Amino acid sequence: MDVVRTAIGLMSGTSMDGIDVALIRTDGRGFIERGPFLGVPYDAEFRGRLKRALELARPLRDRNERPAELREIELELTLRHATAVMAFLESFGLAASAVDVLGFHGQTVLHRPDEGLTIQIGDGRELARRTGLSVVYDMRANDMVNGGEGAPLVPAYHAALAAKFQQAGEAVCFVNIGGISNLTYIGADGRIAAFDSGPGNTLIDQWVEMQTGRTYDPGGEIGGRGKVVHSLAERYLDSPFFRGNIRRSLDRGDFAPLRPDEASLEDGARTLAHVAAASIVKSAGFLPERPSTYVVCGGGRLNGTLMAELSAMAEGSRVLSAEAAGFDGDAMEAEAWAYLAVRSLEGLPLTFPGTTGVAAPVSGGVLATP
Ligand SMILES: Nc1ncnc2c1ncn2[C@@H]1O[C@H](COP(=O)(O)OP(=O)(O)OP(=O)(O)O)[C@@H](O)[C@H]1O
Ligand SMILES: CC(=O)N[C@H]1[C@@H]2OC[C@@H](O2)[C@@H](O)[C@@H]1O[C@H](C)C(=O)O
Repeated sequence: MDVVRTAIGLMSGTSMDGIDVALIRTDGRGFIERGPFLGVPYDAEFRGRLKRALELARPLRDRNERPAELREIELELTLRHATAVMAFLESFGLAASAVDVLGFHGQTVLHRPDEGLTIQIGDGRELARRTGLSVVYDMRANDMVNGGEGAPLVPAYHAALAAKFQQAGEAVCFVNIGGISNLTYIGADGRIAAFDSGPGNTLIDQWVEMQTGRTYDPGGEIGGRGKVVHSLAERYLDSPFFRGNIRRSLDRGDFAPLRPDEASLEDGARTLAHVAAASIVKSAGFLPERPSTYVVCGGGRLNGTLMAELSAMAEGSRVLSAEAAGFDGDAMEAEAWAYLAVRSLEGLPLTFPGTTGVAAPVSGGVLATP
C-alpha cells in the first residue's frame, strides 16, 4: 500500500491576482481526495510590487541572481505565503501537525525556455522556517536541466484526474485559462500531450486595467457589449507560435498588450476574449486527436464572452466547466502543486516528453525542512 500524505499546494500564477491554497490527500499516484480551498487575493500595492519584480527580472541570466530589490519582494511574497497557510489552517480548523508537506510554486518572474532559463521567486527554506512545515519548491528547474521547457507541470495532475474519462473510454482535454492558457490531452489509452496554448486572461486584464482601473472583465460583461476587431485579432493569431507546435511554453510577456487607442473599451475586451478562445482552438489542432470533451478550469472560465466564443469554435466537442465535470476550477492548480510535492517526495516523475519536451520522465523539486 502506497503512503497517503496530506499536502497543501500554493500557487501564485501569472495573473498575479493572489495566492491559491488547496489541500489534498494523495499517494502521488492514483489516490486523490480533494479537501478545502482558499483564495487569498493580493492588494493593488503588492500587485504593483510583483509587476516591478517582472521588470527587475528581465535582464537576469542566472536563475539564482537576486538584485537587492527583487530579494525584498521575494521575502515579502514568501511571508505572504506563510500568512496564507496560517489563514487556511485557521479557516478550516486544521492543525499544522496534520499537514505533511507544502508544495510551493512561488511567482514566475521570467520564463525563457529557448535560453534554458526559468525564474521563480519564493524562498522555500524561509517558508519552511516560518510555517514549521516541510516545503517542496523549485519544481521547474530539474526539468529544464534535463532538456524540458520547465512548463507546463500541471499535466501530471490532470492525468490523474482523467482516470474517470479513461474508464469510460473517452479522450479528454483539460483547458486551463489563467494568465496564459494551457492544454492537457489524455487519450483513452492514457497517452498524454500538453503545452501552453496562447494568451489567456493577461491581455484582457491589461486592457481593462489600462482603460478602467479594474483588474479584469467581470463575467466578460464588458467584452459582451463589444465586437471583434478582426485586424487586431489577426495580429495575435498570425503569431509564429500558432504555426508549429515547437515552443511548448510561454512567458507572460510574449504577447504585447493592445495600445490604448487601438479600440474602444468594449471592442478591445471582446477582441481579446476572441483571441484567447481562438488560441485554444488553434493550438488544439496540434493534439493527437480532437477530444470529445474539453474541461475548462482557471479564472477564464468565469468570462462568459470567452466561454461562448470557445463553445462556438470547438465544434463537435463538449465544453464543460471544471465544476460540471466534478472538479474545482479555482483550486486545480494549487491542488496540482500539492500533488506534485508528494510525487517529488516519492521520487516520481513530474514531467514527461509529452508535457515539457523533457528527454525522459524526470522528478524535480527541492525539499526544505523546518
Ligand atoms: N468573475 C470573473 N470573471 C471574469 N474573469 C475572471 C473572473 N474571476 C477571475 N477571472 C480571471 O481569471 C484570472 C485569474 O485566473 P487564474 O487564477 O486561473 O490565473 P493564474 O493561476 O494566475 O494563471 P496561470 O494559470 O497562468 O498561472 C483573473 O486575472 C481574471 O482575468
Ligand atoms: C513558467 C510558468 O510559470 N508557466 C505557467 C504559466 O501559467 C500557465 C502556463 O504559463 C503554464 O505553463 C505555467 O503554469 C502552470 C501552473 C503549469 O506549469 O502547469
